[in-house]
Amino acid sequence: MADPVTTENPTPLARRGLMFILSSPSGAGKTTIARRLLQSDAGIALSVSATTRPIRPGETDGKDYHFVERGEFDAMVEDHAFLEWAHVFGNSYGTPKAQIWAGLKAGTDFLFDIDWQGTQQLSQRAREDVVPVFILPPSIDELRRRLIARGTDDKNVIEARMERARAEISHWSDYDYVVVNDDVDRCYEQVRRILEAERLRRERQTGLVNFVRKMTAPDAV
Ligand SMILES: Nc1nc2c(ncn2[C@@H]2O[C@H](COP(=O)(O)OP(=O)(O)O)[C@@H](O)[C@H]2O)c(=O)[nH]1
Ligand SMILES: Nc1ncnc2c1ncn2[C@@H]1O[C@H](COP(=O)(O)OP(=O)(O)O)[C@@H](O)[C@H]1O
Repeated sequence: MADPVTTENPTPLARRGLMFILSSPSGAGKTTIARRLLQSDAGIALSVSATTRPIRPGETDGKDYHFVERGEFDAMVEDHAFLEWAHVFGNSYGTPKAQIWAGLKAGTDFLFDIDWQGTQQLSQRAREDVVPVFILPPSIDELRRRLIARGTDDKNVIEARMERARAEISHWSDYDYVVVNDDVDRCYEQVRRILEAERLRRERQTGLVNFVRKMTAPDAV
């Protein structure tokens, strides 16, 4: 698939990658938006988390998550193999370090589907690389409807997720961008534009110094 940045910009400049974080209360639609971004933009790769939660129908090990046993997860924590990790809904989730730093340096953007705890940890470690985006549902009632319609959780789990949703939403103001997912096409378009604009931030375009130097060199005119 063509890289949209190179398609739109015939003079691609060297650029440091960014960490594009999507957080939301469970059911607000971040997985839906994330999948669309990954399908349509070859310049961004998913940061695949490790988790102890059981695999859901439709998920693929190694693609959606690395599904690991508790012992393996704890050993990764011991080995400092995670950039960040947290307990969510009685399970553990963590971002493996491997490849992220090298990828960023090489200009790969990474998409993170992580909660507010992970966002805080990544922001503390690498604020300038992080682009935190929070997705809100249009209402609490609609959030419940989506969780039921998704059909992946039983009634008790849905109630636990609803309980936790209020706590997750309370962190909305830690995020640089907040998007309401009422209409999924509009929400996706807004998220895509945030990514596009953030890629153009001066400090990420590491090739600019040489580009401008060459353009303005006395013998270039
Ligand atoms: N801190 C942190 N949170 C994660 C990570 N991976 C997933 N999460 C969060 O864990 C929560 C539960 O994820 P999941 O079990 O896939 O259910 P979902 O809420 O339906 O997306 C979501 O808020 C995710 O954003 C991770 O590596 N680190
Ligand atoms: N704007 C929307 N309108 C209606 N349903 C939506 C919308 N966005 C997502 N959904 C549906 O809501 C459910 C939860 O979305 P999902 O992406 O799994 O949320 P999350 O990853 O935040 O838990 C899914 O069944 C999804 O198809």
